[in-house]
Amino acid sequence: MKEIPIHEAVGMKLGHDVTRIVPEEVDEVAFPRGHVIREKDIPVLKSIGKFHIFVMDIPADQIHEEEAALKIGKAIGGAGIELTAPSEGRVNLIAEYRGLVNIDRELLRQINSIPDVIVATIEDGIPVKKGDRIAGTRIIPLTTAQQNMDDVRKLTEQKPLISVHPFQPMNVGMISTGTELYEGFVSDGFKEKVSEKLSAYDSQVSEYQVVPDDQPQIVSAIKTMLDKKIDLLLVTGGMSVDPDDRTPGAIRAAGVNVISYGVPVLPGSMCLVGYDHEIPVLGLPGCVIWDPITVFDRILPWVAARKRVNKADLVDLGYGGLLTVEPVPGKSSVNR
Ligand SMILES: Nc1nc2c(c(=O)[nH]1)N[C@H]1C(S)=C(S)[C@@H](COP(=O)(O)OP(=O)(O)OC[C@H]3O[C@@H](n4cnc5c(N)ncnc54)[C@H](O)[C@@H]3O)O[C@H]1N2
Ligand code: MOO
Repeated sequence: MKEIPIHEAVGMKLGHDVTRIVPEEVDEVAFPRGHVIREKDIPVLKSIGKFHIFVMDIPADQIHEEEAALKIGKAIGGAGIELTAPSEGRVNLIAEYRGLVNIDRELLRQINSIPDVIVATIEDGIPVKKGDRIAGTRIIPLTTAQQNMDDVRKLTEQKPLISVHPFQPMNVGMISTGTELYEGFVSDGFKEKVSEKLSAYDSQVSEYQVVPDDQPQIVSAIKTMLDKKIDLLLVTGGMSVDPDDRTPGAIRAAGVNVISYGVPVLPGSMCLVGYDHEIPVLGLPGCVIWDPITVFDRILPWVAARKRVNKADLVDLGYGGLLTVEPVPGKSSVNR
């Protein structure tokens, strides 16, 4: 890039977008890259503080900010990601369809350690809608070494940094435990709450049973349910410390492989996560009925995206795991 005083620049091509900002009024590209400077542009450029411009003159071992951002975007974006055209040197990564965003945090660290390169993302493991912005990328100077682009590509050759795993509809088996329900003292508040949350993932309760707080009966209901055609089993209530709370023991006794009883998310810490072969099994504590956002809202999108959950995934939920009612875009508490 060659720096030219503005009064000598007539007839030359701008090497980058020039931005005009008027606080709270305008933030726009006033002159795009490639614009041929005219006499009448000079006072306008001066009024936005441009007394010199860069004209295009890039050495072979360097790359311009717009091509660089596109290259990085292509290298880091996997399934379900589209790129926007560069603007002011920045390319955005957008969700092509609804699903669970998957970001390799260690890879992100490595990419952001490459000179001049920045990639900023939303949080890993949250649901996104079609069209949601998942990441933005650019280089910091106007040009950077081609070598830096090669380094980004090498890091992402084996696996992309960011992808979206589509949600797949689920047939859900549900067992509500509680002698007070079984005997008809209270009606089941879980069914409606759970059905409402499932419908956001085009899924429904297809098998349903109410059982008393009696371990053999819960075990038998779990075994019967797991033989049906279901994609997820939910066992609700009886997850806490009262003598009548039989659910975790019954889930174990039914032969489910328990990944964790207890998840560092509040509300909902007394949740159990396990698997019967491929079928996820969740034990949901009572708070899922009455708290608007709970551990269920964090784990349900994973299950809907067919993510196989391990202990480390659950342990990591503690950071950001104190859930707030107000949805914050890009934050863990969102139930979209
Ligand atoms: N001493 C302690 N008390 C509590 C603890 C604890 O660790 N120590 N944990 C608290 C947490 S956290 C939760 S969450 C709740 C609920 O846990 P449970 O899953 O055991 O819930 P239950 O005891 O079965 O029921 C509590 C309450 O909710 C009603 N309920 C349950 N299921 C249904 C249903 N399907 N429909 C309508 N209502 C339902 C039940 O009748 C009880 O009134 O425990 C805290 N306490
Ligand atoms: O499981 Mo309790 O659910 O921490 O509110």
